[in-house]
Amino acid sequence: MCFLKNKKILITGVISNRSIAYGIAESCKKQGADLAFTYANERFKSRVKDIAEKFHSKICIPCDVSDDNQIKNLFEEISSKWEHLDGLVHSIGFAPKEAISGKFLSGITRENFAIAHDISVYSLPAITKSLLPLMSNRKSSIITMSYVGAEKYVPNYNLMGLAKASLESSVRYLASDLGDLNIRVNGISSGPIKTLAASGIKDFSNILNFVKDVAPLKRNVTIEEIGNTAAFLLSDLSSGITGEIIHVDVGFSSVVGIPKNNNII
Ligand SMILES: NC(=O)c1ccc[n+]([C@@H]2O[C@H](COP(=O)([O-])OP(=O)(O)OC[C@H]3O[C@@H](n4cnc5c(N)ncnc54)[C@H](O)[C@@H]3O)[C@@H](O)[C@H]2O)c1
Ligand SMILES: Cc1c(CN(C)C(=O)CCc2cnc3c(c2)CCC(=O)N3)oc2ccccc12
Repeated sequence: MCFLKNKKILITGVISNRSIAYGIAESCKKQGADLAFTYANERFKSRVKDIAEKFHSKICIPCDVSDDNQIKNLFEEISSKWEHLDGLVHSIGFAPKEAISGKFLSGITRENFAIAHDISVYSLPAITKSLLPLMSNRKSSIITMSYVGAEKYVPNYNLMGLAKASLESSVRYLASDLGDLNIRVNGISSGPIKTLAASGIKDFSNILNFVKDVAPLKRNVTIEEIGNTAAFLLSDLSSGITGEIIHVDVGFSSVVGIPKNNNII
């Protein structure tokens, strides 16, 4: 079966073959989609172009989401190649380093707060607004990436937790705004995965091991598993789902933290 046959999907956030967006591209390709990619700046152009070619895509568009002109230009670029857009994958998150380690209060500054929310949250409605004419009344689907740190305290996640909480709320507000244009908007709350964005995080391996100890499936989630859920949310199989955040985290967020040996007392 090809659940995304002939669907045209724009994928942001691919920077390596370990990116969550890379796993999403793989699943969407397997389900028959045509793909287009964005890259954050010239430094990444050649590597994203190489990845795009792997997915038989010739559409690679610069889009640093801190630049309104580049977000606006997305519409020009996409509409010059495709008449419409069936899917949008938002897989972008960033906060200044000092805001995602140590004490929450020590990393909070007005500037850090603005940067984290600008890049990790505002970018979703901004890109949606730019591409809306291409997505309206086509049963299009938009997905974004979140993390359990939006809902509960996760040591060091700090300012990104606030940003993800705002991002998850934007999913619900976008879903209501766009329902009458037959556009669905959902989020995937992924378990921790060793990607480039994760590589700079202190003791990331402790986080991965903690999930392995307490999550029901006693392992970590993979970008392939995130990709499969993304393909489902981008396809008509999920036609009744919008404004939803689906946890794809091997059950981690469903437990209070039961140790491996199950000897609770
Ligand atoms: N890795 C995890 O453990 C994990 C878990 C849950 C959610 N997430 C979220 O998944 C998404 C993808 O992250 P990832 O883990 O695949 O890491 P990644 O480093 O592979 O991807 C992050 C992407 O964000 C892009 N980006 C950063 N600043 C940008 C800007 N100004 N303009 C445009 N793009 C910009 C980078 O270019 C990169 O492609 C992020 O939203 C992240 O918060 C990650
Ligand atoms: C999990 C987990 C992640 C992965 N994840 C869910 C993320 O959302 C990563 C987001 C992220 C945002 N901004 C930056 C970085 C990563 C590293 C490089 C940088 O300078 N800024 O990040 C954490 C940070 C602290 C604690 C846990 C985690």
